[in-house]
Amino acid sequence: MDSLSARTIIGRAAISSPALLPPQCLKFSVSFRSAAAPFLGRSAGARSAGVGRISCAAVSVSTPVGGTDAAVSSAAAAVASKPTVLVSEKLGEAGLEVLRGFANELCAKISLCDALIVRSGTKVSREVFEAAKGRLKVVGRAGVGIDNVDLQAATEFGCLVVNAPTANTVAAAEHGIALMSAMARNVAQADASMKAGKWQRNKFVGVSLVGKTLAVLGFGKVGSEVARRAKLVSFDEAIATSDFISLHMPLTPTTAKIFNDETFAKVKKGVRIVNVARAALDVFTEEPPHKDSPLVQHPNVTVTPHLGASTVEAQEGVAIEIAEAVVGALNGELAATAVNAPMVPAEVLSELAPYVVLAEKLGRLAVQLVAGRSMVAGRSGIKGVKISYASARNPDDLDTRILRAMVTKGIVEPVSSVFVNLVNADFTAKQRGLRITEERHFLHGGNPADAPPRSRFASALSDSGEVRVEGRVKDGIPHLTHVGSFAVDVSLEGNLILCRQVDQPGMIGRVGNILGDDNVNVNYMSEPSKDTLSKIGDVPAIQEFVFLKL
Ligand SMILES: NC(=O)c1ccc[n+]([C@@H]2O[C@H](COP(=O)([O-])OP(=O)(O)OC[C@H]3O[C@@H](n4cnc5c(N)ncnc54)[C@H](O)[C@@H]3O)[C@@H](O)[C@H]2O)c1
Ligand SMILES: O=C(O)[C@H](O)COP(=O)(O)O
Repeated sequence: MDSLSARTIIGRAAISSPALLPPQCLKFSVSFRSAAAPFLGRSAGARSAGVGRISCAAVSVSTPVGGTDAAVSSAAAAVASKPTVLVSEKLGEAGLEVLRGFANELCAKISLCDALIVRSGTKVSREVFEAAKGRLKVVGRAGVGIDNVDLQAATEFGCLVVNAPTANTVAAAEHGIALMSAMARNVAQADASMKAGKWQRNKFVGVSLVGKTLAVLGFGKVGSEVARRAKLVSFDEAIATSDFISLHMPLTPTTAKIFNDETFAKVKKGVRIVNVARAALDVFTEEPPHKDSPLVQHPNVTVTPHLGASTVEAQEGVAIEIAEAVVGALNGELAATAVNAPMVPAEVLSELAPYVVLAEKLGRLAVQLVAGRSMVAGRSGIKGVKISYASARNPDDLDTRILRAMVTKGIVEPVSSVFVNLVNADFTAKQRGLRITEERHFLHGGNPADAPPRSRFASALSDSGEVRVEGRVKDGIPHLTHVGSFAVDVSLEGNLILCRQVDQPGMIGRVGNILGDDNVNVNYMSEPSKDTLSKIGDVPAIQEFVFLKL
């Protein structure tokens, strides 16, 4: 009679000493379009019987466990041969020093560059990413605004974008205050008039700043620095009553053209507007603006050529900040100032490290279990992935973006030539029509390794077309713990043979002998030959089996 139990027939014994890491486990089910065979080998009849035994054979530790950081792993590999960093705009000397110690000579061609550092004057468009031919790993913006970088394209090409968001804050705030004072007292106009040989004291009578109302729109780093230098009233009151308005919002679809006819109709007559964010006065929609621009030429307008960040101190600051961020990214670290990838604190990252490996391996395992012939065609046929996270952490505190990215990587890479990383994982999943849903469960009662093993088999492959795999980390090593509802326990290292068989004695020996005849040592495993695999499939009691490359 068949048995419903499951056990490991070849492989390492499960070690379940108390885990150092907080208990967590990860399981997910994969639904796929066709009723493809869940395992290679003889399968269909046995599957529909719904009974039998799943056994796992873990073979070899031939490949080292992968790195913990998906985002820039290939960049890290490139470091060995010194990456090339293109600095396309004037950057402070201290930042260049950091880069010189790290990179080869600067290169004019983007396809030869691993990283690109820009200020606001370089448009890093989709064409730039296309021309990079996959080599460009990081774009560093030596400043705050990333409206000159096509973030969508960067993400699609798996290129990390980092900025230097703090070092020029004070410079911009000071420039805002400077413009406000200059505007109130007609400094620029009076200066131009004197240089033209005139002495027009009556023409340039200004207004005092004392007692005036200032509205700060965009209360972020720069805006709040400006506010510290002024006394404020509430926003609603300010917009209607302000004598000065200081803009510090980023350029986004909602802030673009925020000062339009309608807004101007609401402001106080004679209001003075300072803009050191994005739009006009220090910064312009088109830079440089046309020399005959009515705005630039208007006698009531004080203009500066995007000087907000241009102080010696600010430029040294952003240069160092961006150089360190780019070098860090090329070294495989997750940058704290990443714009298009999750920012994960170092301590969380090290805690997640084994789960990162587990997530990718479960993804690889699942896609090979469900893919069948469609893998040959380069697509998995998978349309839905449900990932369940069980953790002793509060589910609201569980940041799953890295693990989700690694599951996607595991599912997509074996069946395509797409390189998936933390930057492009969600985009890649969406583009390939992979619907990923996530569930977070609070794990009561501590270490899941101590929980009684579940071995009842509901269905390995349900009628709705789901294969379930589940894993845990034990002593820092990712383990496969369930396939369908079969409980198994095998470390996810090297490659794996899963067999389902009629429960009868001698099966371990038979499979082991077949592998041994092919010189396949279960600990130092090379890939079994097709012949060997077909011999395993020929053992009458084996109902189905699959060889999985992890
Ligand atoms: N002129 C320069 O040389 C110079 C120098 C530094 C920064 N900047 C620009 O100044 C701007 C602000 O920089 P920061 O470092 O303070 O950025 P920040 O992200 O710290 O602040 C932006 C603030 O704007 C707010 N905001 C966004 N959309 C809004 C909306 N629709 N309504 C109201 N508030 C909104 C955000 O909540 C945030 O508080 C950016 O555009 C940056 O590029 C210019
Ligand atoms: O967003 C910024 O940081 C400022 O606009 C500064 O731009 P810059 O680096 O080109 O001076």
